[in-house]
Amino acid sequence: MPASFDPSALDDLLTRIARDAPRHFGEGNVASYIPALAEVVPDQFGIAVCDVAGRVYRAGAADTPFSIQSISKLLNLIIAIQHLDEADIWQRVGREPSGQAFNSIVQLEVERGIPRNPFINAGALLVTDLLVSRIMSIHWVMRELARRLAGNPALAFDTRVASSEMAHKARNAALAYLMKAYGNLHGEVDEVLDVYFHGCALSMSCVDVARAFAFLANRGVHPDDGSVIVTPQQNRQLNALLLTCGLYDAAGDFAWRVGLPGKSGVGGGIVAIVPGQMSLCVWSPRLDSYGNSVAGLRALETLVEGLGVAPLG
Ligand SMILES: NC(=O)CC[C@H](N)C(=O)O
Repeated sequence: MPASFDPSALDDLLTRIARDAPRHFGEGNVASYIPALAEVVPDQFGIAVCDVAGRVYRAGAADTPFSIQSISKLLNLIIAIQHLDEADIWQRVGREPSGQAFNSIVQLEVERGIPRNPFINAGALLVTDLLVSRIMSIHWVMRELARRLAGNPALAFDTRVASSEMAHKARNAALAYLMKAYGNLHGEVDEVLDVYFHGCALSMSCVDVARAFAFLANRGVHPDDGSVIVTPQQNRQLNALLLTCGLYDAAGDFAWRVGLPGKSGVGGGIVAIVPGQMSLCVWSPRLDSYGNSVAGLRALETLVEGLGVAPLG
């Protein structure tokens, strides 16, 4: 953080952003293809920051839990690189931006069942397949990691959301079956989907998410207890992947507007990393056509400008 920036200035900035957020209420729509998500009150906004000393700053509905959805793809990848041989991961999933919608099928056929990256649905399903085949009780490992990273032992799955996704699984099932047909996905499709949907259905607040991913701003070391979550090299690689692929086919626009590694989810949450300084989380349920939070994106633009952070120069 620039020396001129003090904690009370950050509190003021967050308060101002939360106060201005309702200007964007009404823009975009909540995700309705998952019926349980369509029931969320659309016009809500929360924002939280966790710095590399573990200090948390918050405004608006920063403590209200929401469905993390695709932010769970980051958790899954972290578990995979913690537990598996990385060569096994990267021969089955790529590391390139897809330029396609998060749930697109077209590219997956052209590229013979190898998903472009772990942050689109096909890639996350593939990573989940790897986890299911190598780790016992993977649901609980995911929940445990989220609890530990966020320092919140009460974090839970929203089982209504998980069941709703399973009841409307057709598109994700199609992605998984296509990968199975190409011999890239090995497990039972419904088992893989069940684990993937549970990850998406983790309920976390902005404060939980900001705390959980602050280690990505801290060279892989958890700010609270100094534990090593990933190596410095893995940390740099995760941030690189977040910058290039974290917002699907809007990753370029996000890099242009915000200029940080980030990951969004159709629950309306977005996490972003300021390397060496802090993690940021915004949440507001109405989404643009790419599946990214409208008010959340606006808030991140204002926050980055207000903080004067510019890791890309
Ligand atoms: N972009 C997202 O957040 C998508 C996650 C959602 N559970 C899905 O599979 O479609």
